[in-house]
Amino acid sequence: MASYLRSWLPILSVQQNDPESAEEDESPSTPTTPSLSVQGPDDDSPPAFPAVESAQRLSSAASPSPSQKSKTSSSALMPPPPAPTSRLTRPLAPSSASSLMPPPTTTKPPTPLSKSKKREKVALAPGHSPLDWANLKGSGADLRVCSSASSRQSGVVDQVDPLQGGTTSLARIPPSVLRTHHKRDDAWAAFNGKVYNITPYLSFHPGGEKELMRVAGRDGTKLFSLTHAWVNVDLMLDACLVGFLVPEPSS
Ligand code: HEM
Repeated sequence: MASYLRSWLPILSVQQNDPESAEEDESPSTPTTPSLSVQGPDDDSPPAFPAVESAQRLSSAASPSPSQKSKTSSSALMPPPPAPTSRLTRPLAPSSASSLMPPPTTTKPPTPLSKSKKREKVALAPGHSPLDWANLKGSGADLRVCSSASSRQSGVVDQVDPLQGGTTSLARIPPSVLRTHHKRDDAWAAFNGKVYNITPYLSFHPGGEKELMRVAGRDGTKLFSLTHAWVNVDLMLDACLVGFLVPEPSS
């Protein structure tokens, strides 16, 4: 057994002591010891980066000038990702900064109103603001100025006046009677079946006296709702209520 081992010893010792002969057994292209590190184990300097035989070093060595070095290496290593296959055939926005652009619906200038539909701003006289009108209504002044002649002609209805606490006579007013109240100092108009004396409100109307006088002596419900259906005429003119619009009495 000992002689057998001794017969193998020279071979083993040669393989251990002679690295060149050992290398002969390995392929030359694949060294057993990786040669990535250039410094010794006792060296405190950081490892070479990129690694000595890395692809970065190879590509940068092939680049023609140092200024183009980083460009070439980065493009070689990191090719741009493939273009995403979007379902959109047309880009939503024309440029990269277009996320800050207003939507196309708001880029068009507003179409100007036609001359006939354009509303003129009406300057109310001092002391004729909506608040002044509210104060006048609450002052207890008689804003009905009910014509006694008209009341006698029509049937008269008694109603409890919420402002005065007493009763007020409300007339039954046919269109023929309404028509007679069409002048600026005696103007009535019907809205939603109720007839109001609009004379005291004329100078307070935000749309102007002229507009309001268009309905003097007639039923203005349609024109009113076409102009400003959101305005509460019952609340604004409650102190001016004269009576109710009734059909023409048959003779
Ligand atoms: C007696 C019943 C009426 C009352 C209580 C009344 C009340 C008002 C009120 C409160 C406004 C301001 C609305 C707002 O700014 O939103 C207004 C505006 C206006 N009203 Fe009347 N209105 C009456 C009848 C009418 C009638 C019959 C017309 C037209 C024929 C008319 C034409 C206008 C117009 C054109 C404006 C716009 C003014 C502006 O934009 O500056 N109003 N009205």
